[in-house]
Amino acid sequence: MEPGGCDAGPTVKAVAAVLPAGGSGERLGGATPKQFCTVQGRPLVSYTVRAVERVSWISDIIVVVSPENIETMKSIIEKYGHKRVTVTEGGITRHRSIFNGLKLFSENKFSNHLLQKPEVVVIHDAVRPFVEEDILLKVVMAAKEHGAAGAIRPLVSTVIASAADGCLDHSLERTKYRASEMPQAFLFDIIYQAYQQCTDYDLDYGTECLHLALKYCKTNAKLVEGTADLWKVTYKRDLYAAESIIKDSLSQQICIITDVKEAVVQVGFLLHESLRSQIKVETISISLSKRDNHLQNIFSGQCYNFVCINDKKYATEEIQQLVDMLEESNIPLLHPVVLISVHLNTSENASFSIDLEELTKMKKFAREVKRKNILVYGLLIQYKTVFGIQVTIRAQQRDSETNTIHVSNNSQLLQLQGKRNCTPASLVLIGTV
Ligand SMILES: Nc1ccn([C@@H]2O[C@H](COP(=O)(O)OP(=O)(O)OP(=O)(O)O)[C@@H](O)[C@H]2O)c(=O)n1
Ligand SMILES: O=P(O)(O)OC[C@@H](O)[C@@H](O)[C@@H](O)CO
Repeated sequence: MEPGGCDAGPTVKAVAAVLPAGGSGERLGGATPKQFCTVQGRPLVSYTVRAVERVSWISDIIVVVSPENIETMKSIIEKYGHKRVTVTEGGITRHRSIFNGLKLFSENKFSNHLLQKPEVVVIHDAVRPFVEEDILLKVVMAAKEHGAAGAIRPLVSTVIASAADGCLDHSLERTKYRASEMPQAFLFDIIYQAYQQCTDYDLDYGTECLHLALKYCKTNAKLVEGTADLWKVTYKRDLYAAESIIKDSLSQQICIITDVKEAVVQVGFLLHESLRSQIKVETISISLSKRDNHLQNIFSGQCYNFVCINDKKYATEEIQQLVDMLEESNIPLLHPVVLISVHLNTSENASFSIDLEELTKMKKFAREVKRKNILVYGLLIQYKTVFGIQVTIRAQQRDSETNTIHVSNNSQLLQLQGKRNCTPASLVLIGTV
């Protein structure tokens, strides 16, 4: 579908992205290039690829890596289920790597990787993992209008020039200057023609794609204010900062799994509403099937909190299936995974008819999986279809041994202790039924 139809995509024929990932990361130090350093068990480049592939209107993603890392990159794509990604060989400098990435789209009769030439191409460093759709859309729309566009940020330090003797020659008025960040976007023909005209000096010493568009295509890029999290991982401290940001985000998402359609609409909406300022809720209505790519992608996205909603009593089998799928997806379980099995009981009789045998089975199962760093909680929710009444659910007691929770309809926040070292995944089940 041409982007810009019903979704919020740009009114652009086709958009592609080139992610330069061919550097050696000298300033970070260490044997592993920084883009392949793992953060929470996952290579940094995979976070950037996932951020870009989440943008549905970006049709192709080219990751440019050094020759010796081609196979490593391909295995990362395979392991984390990345889609629409093509790997190509980088060059000895960043500009040469970017140029190689662009060549895959050119009408080059020798290239056997011809992909649809995009109208607009995004260029984004693979070591800038915190890129969001919003800024990508802004630079693409600006590039469509101006020919080129790039994200900028206020300078943190003042820029100075030193004289030959190593002393201060002059300083620049900081308010008049900005730091050039990524993503950047270009009409493909403009940036490709600019690269084709580059001198070796440009390719070997240049650091600014916007400059090439100006120098060779007389195109003044539109500058787009970016957010603070567009920074580039350059030094070791940047990797530590990226780790803490990623760690925090991992504890801030919940995946809701159910095949009870109306339930997911109700609970999914209500969870979004009640939690949206605190936690990212990914709601899917799904029957647990091993072949489901969506669920596999959520696993590989390292989601650690799952709410399984069913109207069957004690869906231990479903939870067992989810545990099996989690284990088979071999995502690094760096933190306890929280599985909450929610049983919606709409039977008329108000009392909880708890089947002790089933409950014992659930407790035994919870004890077993706890050894695998998976915490299973059970929620029994009795609700009547009374419209317009805000029904809030309360944790009445929690069996600390197996985290089984019985609830009744009073109001209290269900504070479920999530993963150690992370913000507790708090869960509020509020039902307007
Ligand atoms: N020959 C190169 C050099 C850099 N890059 C990529 O360009 C981005 C930004 O470059 P930079 O931060 O300078 O990365 P490195 O060159 O790896 O870092 P250093 O200068 O510290 O070695 C990174 O994603 C890097 O992998 C590239 O694709 N090809
Ligand atoms: O200069 P480095 O190779 O560290 O990184 C490239 C950066 O210069 C570049 O990403 C932005 O400044 C925008 O062009």
